[in-house]
Formats: sequence, C-alpha cells, structure tokens
Amino acid sequence: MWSQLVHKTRRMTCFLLPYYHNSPSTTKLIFTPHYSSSVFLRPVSSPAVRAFCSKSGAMSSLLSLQNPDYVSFLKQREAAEIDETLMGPLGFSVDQLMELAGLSVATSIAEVYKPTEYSRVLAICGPGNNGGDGLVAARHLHHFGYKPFVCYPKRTQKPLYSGLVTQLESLSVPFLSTEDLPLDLSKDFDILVDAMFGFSFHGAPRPPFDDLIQRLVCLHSNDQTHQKGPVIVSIDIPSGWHVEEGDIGGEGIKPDMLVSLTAPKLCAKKFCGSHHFLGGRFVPPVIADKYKLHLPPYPGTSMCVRIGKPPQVDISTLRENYISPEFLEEQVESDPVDQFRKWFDDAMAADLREPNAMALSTAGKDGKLSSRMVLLKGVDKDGFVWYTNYESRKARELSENPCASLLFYWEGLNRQVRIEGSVQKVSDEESEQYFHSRPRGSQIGAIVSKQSSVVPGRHVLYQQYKELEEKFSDGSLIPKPAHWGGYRLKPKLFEFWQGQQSRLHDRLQYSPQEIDGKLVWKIDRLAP
Ligand SMILES: NC(=O)C1=CN([C@@H]2O[C@H](COP(=O)(O)OP(=O)(O)OC[C@H]3O[C@@H](n4cnc5c(N)ncnc54)[C@H](OP(=O)(O)O)[C@@H]3O)[C@@H](O)[C@H]2O)[C@@H](O)CC1
Ligand SMILES: Cc1cc2nc3c(=O)[nH]c(=O)nc-3n(C[C@H](O)[C@H](O)[C@H](O)COP(=O)(O)O)c2cc1C
Ligand SMILES: Cc1ncc(COP(=O)(O)O)c(C=O)c1O
Ligand SMILES: [K+]
Repeated sequence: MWSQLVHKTRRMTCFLLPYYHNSPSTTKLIFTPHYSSSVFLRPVSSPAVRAFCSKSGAMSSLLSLQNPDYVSFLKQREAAEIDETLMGPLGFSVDQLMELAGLSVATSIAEVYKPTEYSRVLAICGPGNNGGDGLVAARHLHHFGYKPFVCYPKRTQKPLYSGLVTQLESLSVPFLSTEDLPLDLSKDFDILVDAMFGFSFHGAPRPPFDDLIQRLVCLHSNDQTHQKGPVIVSIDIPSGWHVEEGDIGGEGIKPDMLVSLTAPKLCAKKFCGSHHFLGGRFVPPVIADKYKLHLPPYPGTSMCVRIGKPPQVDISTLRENYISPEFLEEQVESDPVDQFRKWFDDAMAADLREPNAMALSTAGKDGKLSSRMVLLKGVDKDGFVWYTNYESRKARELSENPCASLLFYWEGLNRQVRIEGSVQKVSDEESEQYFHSRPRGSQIGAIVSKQSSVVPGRHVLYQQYKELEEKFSDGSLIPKPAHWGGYRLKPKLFEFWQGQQSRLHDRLQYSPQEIDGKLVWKIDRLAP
C-alpha cells in the first residue's frame, strides 16, 4: 500500500505554454516549456533569493534571464495607444485593468518583501490611473497581511476613485495628508509604493508631488549612512522620470523595485534596482502582435513575473534558523523503519516535491566515493529499494563494495534521515514487475540509455528512442533489458535529524544491538 503510494509520480509534469513571438515578418506561436511550480513552505533568507525562488516559478524567471532581449520596451505614445485600444475596441473597462494592475503590484511586492519583515506600507497615489493602481494595490496588500497607509493628496472625483477610497476606508486603512506625513519617511514605513505618475507624466513634477518625490530621493542619502531604510516600489514608471529617457538629471528617485504594467516603458531600461517585475496579465495576442511585444510567460496562475536579472547574493550570508517542534527520545518509534515511515508520511502530508528522492553514496574498491540522487521505490523491514542500470557507475561500485548510504532531506520540514547498510540486487521478478509499471517512455529510455557511458550527442539517444517508440507503437510489451533492475539496502544504521534554533538540532541514531540473543535497536542522541 505504502509502496504503491510512492510509485505514483507526483508533480513531474512538464507542460507547454504557448506565447506569441513576433519577428518583423512573421508571427508564430512558440511553445515554451514550463514546469509546474513547486511549493516552498518556508521563505528563504534573503529577499533576493526569496523572490527568485518563490512559488511562482523559478523556471520562467530562468527563461526570461537567458535572453536579455527577451522583453520589449514601449514608447510613451505606444503605451497610451495600447491603453486606448484595450479600453476601446477590445472591450475592457478601466476598472478591470486597474484591478488587475493593482493586484499585480501587490503580488510582486509579496513575492519579494514578506509581511513578517516589511509590514508598514505607504502608498503615495497621484491624480491619474497610476494613483488608482496604488489604491488597488493597497487594498490587496491589506488582505495579504500588510499594514497599508495611503497618501492621496489630489483626489479625482470619479466614481471609480471614490469607490476605491471607500473600499480602503471600510478596511480602516488610514489616509494621511501630506502634512500628516513625517518629513523623514525612513522610520515609519518599510515599503513606499510610488503610485504618483505613470506613462502620462510630462514636464517637471508640480506640487505637492515635487516635495513627495524629493522625500523619496532623500532616502538614498540616508542609505549611505548604512541605515536600513524603507524600500521604494515604483508602479510602471519611477515618478518624476521621463517616460522614455529615464532619470535624466540623475537626481530622481531610485526605486528598489519596479513593476512594469502591460510591457515595460523605455525608461525601464535605465532601472538599476534589484527587482524588475512585469504585471498586467491581460494582454491579448492581437496587442502583442501589433506592437511586436516579446513578453515572458507568466508562471502558473501568477499575476506577475520577474524580468531582468535577480540581484547578486553573497552566498556566505545564506542561512536558515530552523524552528521545529522538539524531537525527543520518548516520542520515537522503537523500530527505525516505523519511524522512517512516520516521517515519510509527514513529508507526503506536507506536499513536498519528490519526498522519495534520496542521495545514494557508494565507493568502489579504490575507496573513492560518489553520490547521486535516486528515487526510493519501496521500503519494508527488508530494506530500501531503488531501480537503476546494472552497468552504471553506481552498479560497478556496488559490485566492488556493497556498502552504501542513503540520505533524505525534507527541506520543508527541517528534517534529514541518514541510512547506512549493505546492498543486494532485488529478484528478477521484482524488477520485471516494477519495470512494466513505469510509463512506456521511461521503459524505452531505460533500453536506450547505457547509463554512465559517454554519448556523442543528445541526437543519438533521441534517434534510438524514436526508433523504439515506433517499434513499440502497437502497444506490445517492452522487454526489460537484462541490465536494468533494483537494489535493496538492508539498513544497519539510521539517524533522524530535526533542525532546531541556534544549530542545537536533535539527532537520534539507531544502531543494532544484540540483547539476550535478540536484535534490538539502540537509540542514542548525538551532539548536533
Ligand atoms: N493598459 C495599461 O497600460 C494600463 C495602465 N494603467 C496605469 O495607468 C497609468 C497611466 O495612467 P494615466 O494615463 O491616467 O496617467 P498617469 O501617469 O497616472 O497620471 C496622469 C495625471 O498626472 C498629471 N500629471 C502629468 N504630469 C504631471 C506633472 N509634471 N506634475 C503634476 N501632475 C502631472 C496629469 O495631469 P495633467 O498634466 O494632464 O493636467 C494627470 O492628472 C499607467 O502608467 C499605469 O500605471 C493601469 O491602471 C491599467 C492598465
Ligand atoms: C531526483 C532524481 C531522481 C533520480 N532517480 C534515479 C533513479 O531512481 N534511478 C537512476 O538510475 N537514476 C536516477 N537519477 C539519475 C541519477 O542521479 C544519476 O544521474 C544516474 O543514475 C547515473 O548515476 P551513476 O553514473 O553514478 O551511476 C535521478 C536523478 C534525480 C535528480
Ligand atoms: C535515469 C533514471 N532512472 C530511473 C529513475 C526512476 O524513475 P521512475 O519513477 O521512472 O522509475 C529516474 C528518475 O529520475 C532516472 O532519472
Ligand atoms: K509611479
């Protein structure tokens, strides 16, 4: 029953997302591989890494980073034209677009700046639609667990805007006048949302926005004194910047994050902050087509996607402080295989990706070690089973030295399990049975791959694969190659590790002992 459970292939889906790619002469539909996003249960330490790896798909971020010309930039006139087309012939209302734009901004912020660290948000909203985006974003941020404040000094008397204000008031989001705002914004807020001006900005900022922009500029000078100040998130255009030329005098605001909407405007090429996101997941193909837009695909159901390079991180600063329930001797099973199953069930329940992936370490007769990942395919009192090629490097090493170790790491649960023991091949019948339970593609793959040998190129494998696929296209039985089968590790030592704060982890080791001629497992606590 349990081994059937692990047989199920979980979330290994690679599906194809169409997006429109245009060259001057043609418009063709390109299929981009996109991998279903994995769930990271704990935030990783730095905002940069967090953003890169967050739930909404490191894979599509990778796609957009591989090619710097991947994204198109719009002129001011084009941005206005697209706006008109969307809200004219394409049937959108301004309310709809603003809602989606504001939601994109809020989700982009939430991907990088977690509310546990950055709770106090000030949205400074201007008189136009950019200001409207700011009001919508503030509402979503409230629902995401932030504490937003709004400064909205030049209100527009249209029902859309008064409705947005009423919605925020009903959530008790405080509205602050420019007089209420502290001159130095660095102490009272963690995030400043710059929603003053978007693509219709022209000339020099007029009061009261000139002063508000200046207060954002001042924050950089504070920065030089190495104080941790609030981060600035600009919506669509860093306010005060020329929509196409950018920060002409070099004295404008320097946002940490820019959320471009629909497509980035030309000024975004000059953006030097750490986080450039794209939002506004509503562009129909006809617009992408007409303006020859290259836009990255949005991952999964996300409202935003990172564009541009993620910030460089200092690897030495990456660390987690593990916070877990205590793992005590009194709680554990006397049999380590039972304890393993308990933890495996927890890993399944936590919806971790491939909880049955384990590192297998082997050493040949020369004593040189090697490790690789394999998938656990069954466990019982007899041992831990995986399948592989009997002519691979690991197989050679196991034939020379049958000792091996297994390692599971369940990141989302702060747990690792080490298992050591001796290895034997499983019976031929067992291998046969498992082989035929695999997807036919993987069965053919096992025939094609002379695992661990040198191949002249991918095309060779692909060619052989195609031939065999054709040969077995009638659905006939694909014979298991003699060189493919399972191994079973009979455990002689276990260690269960539960991460704890300040590196004072729990480590319980099980080793076999003979008492009165009976084999029992002795449990020892090891120092972390
Ligand atoms: N499809 C899309 O792309 C979508 C776009 N959306 C959003 O709309 C944004 C564009 O909105 P928008 O056209 O209302 O213009 P925006 O820049 O917010 O402000 C114009 C106001 O500012 C004023 N103003 C101008 N210059 C000034 C100055 N120097 N100093 C002072 N004031 C100045 C100007 O007054 P005026 O000069 O006309 O008297 C007017 O009142 C866009 O960037 C995006 O955020 C999303 O909501 C939905 C989808
Ligand atoms: C998550 C994961 C699971 C894997 N599972 C298996 C497996 O079950 N069997 C296998 O032969 N290779 C598996 N591989 C590939 C191995 O890591 C390795 O590349 C291959 O077995 C060749 O190893 P060797 O040259 O050391 O023998 C897996 C790789 C990953 C990343
Ligand atoms: C080469 C190879 N063999 C076998 C496996 C085990 O996979 P399956 O679940 O198809 O047996 C894997 C998994 O990644 C693999 O890469
Ligand atoms: K702005």
